[in-house]
Amino acid sequence: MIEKLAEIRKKIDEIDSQILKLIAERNSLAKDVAKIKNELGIPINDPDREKYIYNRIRKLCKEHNVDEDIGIKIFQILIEHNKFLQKKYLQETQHKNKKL
Ligand SMILES: C=C(O[C@@H]1C=C(C(=O)O)C=C[C@H]1O)C(=O)O
Repeated sequence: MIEKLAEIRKKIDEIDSQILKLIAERNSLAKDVAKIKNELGIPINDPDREKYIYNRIRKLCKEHNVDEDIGIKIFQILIEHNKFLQKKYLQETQHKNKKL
């Protein structure tokens, strides 16, 4: 029984590692998005795109039998963090450009 618990926990640890890698990959795209938006002169915040993502997440939650509220909460955190990273990146590049 205790061995079975250890085996399940090993699987959970592996899944957690995968989730974290994917979060890092999602976060790493923030710079690229921020650069393009800055060049196009459009805002970081895009409520229409967020609406699309939340609807898609709701659908995926249903398909995979994941609680919708949990799915939405997770993506709210990821999206807010992505916007924070975009703002941080733009502030840093603007700061660097001022120094030049
Ligand atoms: C990444 C983007 O910027 C913001 C962050 C989003 C996200 O993390 O998915 C979605 C919409 C925008 O508010 C984007 O516009 O695609």
